[in-house]
Amino acid sequence: MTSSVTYWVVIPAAGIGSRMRADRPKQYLPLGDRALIEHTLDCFLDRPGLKGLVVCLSAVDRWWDDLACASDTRIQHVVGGRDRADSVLAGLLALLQQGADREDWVLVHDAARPNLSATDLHNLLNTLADDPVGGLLAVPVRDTLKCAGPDGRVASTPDRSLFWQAYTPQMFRLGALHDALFRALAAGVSITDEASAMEHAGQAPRLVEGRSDNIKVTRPEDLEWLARLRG
Ligand SMILES: Nc1ccn([C@@H]2O[C@H](COP(=O)(O)OP(=O)(O)OP(=O)(O)O)[C@@H](O)[C@H]2O)c(=O)n1
Ligand SMILES: C[C@](O)(CO)[C@H](O)COP(=O)(O)O
Repeated sequence: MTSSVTYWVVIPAAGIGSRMRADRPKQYLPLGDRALIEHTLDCFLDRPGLKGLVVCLSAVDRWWDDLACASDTRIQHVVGGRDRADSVLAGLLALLQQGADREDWVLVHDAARPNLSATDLHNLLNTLADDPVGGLLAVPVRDTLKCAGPDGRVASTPDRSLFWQAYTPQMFRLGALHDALFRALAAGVSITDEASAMEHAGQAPRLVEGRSDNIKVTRPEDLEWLARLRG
């Protein structure tokens, strides 16, 4: 399984993981015998086409330097920002300032998603290699959805066939994503993923169906489930 596409990877890892209620940021919690973020980085480090990785860290991060991968020359780190979008923007800007081409592909992938499969990465790269916009891994919603009213009761049940859950990696051209994200944040738009910045710029990212076990570790039960899944 090979792909001729070359790409940069930006890993937002500057969060505090407040919903995990743990003693450290969730990206540094153990999964098996290594930190969660090390599993995430492994999803890219030995794959063909990688130009380099940028990890976006908190200004007060005190765990990164203790990881073996911190000395990997393919990985650089930058200081992230207040929100995830700010951290991603810092990573994109670092690549541009180092001379990366605006037309290079960049994949943005949450540090909190350590279970990305090689097949999903391959499918994303190959599906979008010639796409005029880019896109994202996503999973069609399988449960019935409810819109909640202010009273905490069901207000409506939307047609779930129209809904997908956005995952990562999300894959766009470096210059276009930087500009779209910069402009959206400057306009005060709430941006929770890269695709929404591109949408704000008038683009329609492509949905690439992926595995639902490429989960984002957000709450304690997510890590418990992953630990059982991976043995
Ligand atoms: N200012 C921030 C906030 C989040 N992230 C990263 O974005 C990813 C997805 O964000 P989320 O799951 O919300 O992580 P946290 O913000 O750490 O979690 P919480 O909202 O529970 O605090 C994570 O890898 C997180 O480290 C980041 O780089 N910079
Ligand atoms: C980018 C993302 O993982 C796509 O689902 C999600 O938007 C991140 O949200 P978070 O609240 O920053 O975890």
